[in-house]
Amino acid sequence: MRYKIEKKDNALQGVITLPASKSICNRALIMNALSPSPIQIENISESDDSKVMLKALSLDSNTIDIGHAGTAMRFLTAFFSQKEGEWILTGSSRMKERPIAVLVEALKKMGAEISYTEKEGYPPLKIKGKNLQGGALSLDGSVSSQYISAILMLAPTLKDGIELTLTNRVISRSYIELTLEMMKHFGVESHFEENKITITPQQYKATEFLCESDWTGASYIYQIAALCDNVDLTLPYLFKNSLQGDCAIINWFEKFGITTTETDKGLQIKKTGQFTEDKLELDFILNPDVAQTMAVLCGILKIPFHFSGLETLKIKETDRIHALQVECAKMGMKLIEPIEGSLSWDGTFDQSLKQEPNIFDTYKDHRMAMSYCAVGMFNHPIYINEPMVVTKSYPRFWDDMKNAGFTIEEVKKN
Ligand SMILES: O=C(O)C1=C[C@@H](OP(=O)(O)O)[C@@H](O)[C@H](O)C1
Ligand SMILES: C=C(OP(=O)(O)O)C(=O)O
Repeated sequence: MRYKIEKKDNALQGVITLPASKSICNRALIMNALSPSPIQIENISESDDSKVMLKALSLDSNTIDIGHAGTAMRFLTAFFSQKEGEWILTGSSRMKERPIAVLVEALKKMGAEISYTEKEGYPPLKIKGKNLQGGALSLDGSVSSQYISAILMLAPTLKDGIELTLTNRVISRSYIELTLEMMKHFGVESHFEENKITITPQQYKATEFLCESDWTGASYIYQIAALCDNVDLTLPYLFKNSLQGDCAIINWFEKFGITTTETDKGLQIKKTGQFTEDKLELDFILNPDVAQTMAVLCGILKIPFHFSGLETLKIKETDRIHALQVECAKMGMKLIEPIEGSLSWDGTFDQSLKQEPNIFDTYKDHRMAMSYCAVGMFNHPIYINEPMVVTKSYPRFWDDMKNAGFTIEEVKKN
């Protein structure tokens, strides 16, 4: 499938209701399933990743295919390690390439029975659920914070609780903090100091919970706002003081002239200026999911950049460093990776690399499709292949883009 995309005006007005955050929903669903009496969760995300989590937790089958959902794969590995029965956790072909050994080995040290059914260190997993002991454990914090969140959410139900020491450089720490904050909301206290997290045995307590809108999804709206002149948009259920680390983009986009104000209808964004600096330097160590949004924005606005903290991008839905390099080259941009975990662009365009018209591939990665949509405001029209990958986190993305003034039409691939 291919979409032809263009936007010829430079206005962004009205209301866009973003989906609920899949990170928040999938945590709430796990905590709900671990609590003695279920909680009231409102505004569950309609994303594929939350749908697979809901289905898995309905326990209607012992073989669970979580598709592309990293959070579901990691959180459920810990969850089923303690759930009586035999379980097979599998996923998409990409999921079978995303490492899980750090989590599996840690759970095994706590007494879990888990084996790899295909490739050592990767899903699918065969899990025999049983009561786990917990206790002192150390874990590499440099690969994925989802392993840590998975263990933390299980921790209060373990016989000895957990005393977890994180080794190496801890990435995506904002997501660990999100986990602990949500656990607190559900009645579980924890102690996080330097690289040590302690959680004693406790019970989750049922309490109402509203899943906030998704700040990562909001990055695509802010990106378009930064490219428009006439902006007055309301984003309901999104909060400045959010549990989600990606609310950091409020400050990032101030440099692009976007102001964010809290109103009783949601956040209101307006455009009051332009980017005036020579270069954009950003560290994505807490916010890896918004790297694509910012790289494409800089390309459109011809802003040279140096991005760091991208160490984990190669093991996400696709190798996002490679995907960005290939797709930005179609706009004439040569992105270089000066050292592992960083990406730079000098602000020049190489005509020999340029592809006209721009036909962007999406690599089964929702964030590739959503990040490149905005290019349709300048080199219009552009084309995006396999656009429905967006359902992983933002199923109504294309409808919202139509409301944002984009013309979107399905066309034949020739
Ligand atoms: O815990 C979470 O909800 C997430 C953690 C991050 O992954 P890593 O910890 O693997 O960077 C992030 O990229 C992902 O989209 C969601
Ligand atoms: C990396 C992502 O998701 P996950 O790791 O949960 O599949 C993402 O949504 O950008």
